[in-house]
Amino acid sequence: MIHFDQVSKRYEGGHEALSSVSLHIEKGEMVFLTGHSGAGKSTMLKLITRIEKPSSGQLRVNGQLLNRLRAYQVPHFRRHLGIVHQDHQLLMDQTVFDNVALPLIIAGEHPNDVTRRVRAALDKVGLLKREKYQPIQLSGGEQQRVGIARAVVKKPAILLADEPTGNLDPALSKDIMRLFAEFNRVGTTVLIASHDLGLIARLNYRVVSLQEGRLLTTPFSGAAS
Ligand SMILES: Nc1ncnc2c1ncn2[C@@H]1O[C@H](COP(=O)(O)OP(=O)(O)OP(=O)(O)O)[C@@H](O)[C@H]1O
Repeated sequence: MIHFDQVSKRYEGGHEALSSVSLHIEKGEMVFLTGHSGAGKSTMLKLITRIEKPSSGQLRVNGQLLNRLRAYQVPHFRRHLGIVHQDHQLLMDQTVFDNVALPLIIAGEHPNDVTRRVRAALDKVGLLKREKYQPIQLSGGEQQRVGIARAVVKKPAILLADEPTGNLDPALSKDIMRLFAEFNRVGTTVLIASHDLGLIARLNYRVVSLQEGRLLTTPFSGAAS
């Protein structure tokens, strides 16, 4: 599903953020990506979402070779990705419903489908009763769950999260990870960048670690430490 083959990334004017990274994540896997600040976690996610391009190596995501993807193909490619940010990036002057509906409206979905799918997504994250609220009226954990509902509303094949529990206390972090596990259980491939090693250690998923742009663990599933 996500295949990095000897991928390197050098930012303009910067040093090499990723050095010859090979990582294979199969369909239906849930994987944690760890590493110190600056190790290259966000860079890997930015390459997968095609915000950045590899400097060298091959990257294939959801069957698409990203090296060859043209700018006009990027929006279509991204339809299969759901992205959760640390700071959730919700529109604070819009309701919960409207925030979650946004990806469907951008995709030109019929209003009846929008309502049905937004409610289904809010139900999954336990916020159906909050659809008319504005994000400011919600707790940090609830705001993050709205961000997750928005990420999954289009039923993406791949769910990506960059430090999704960075601003949450341990109990709420556990709840959020449980939610990701539920989406994984129904077939979504999940990749979560996190430096919350204590939390990750208690969950039984594959962990891959980056150190100064290099992958420390095996590129394939099944044999990870
Ligand atoms: N747009 C950019 N231009 C230049 N250098 C960058 C850019 N983005 C990231 N870097 C550099 O690339 C390296 C990897 O950064 P990256 O954000 O991927 O790390 P990270 O592991 O996600 O860190 P954090 O946990 O702090 O978010 C760092 O040295 C960073 O300074």
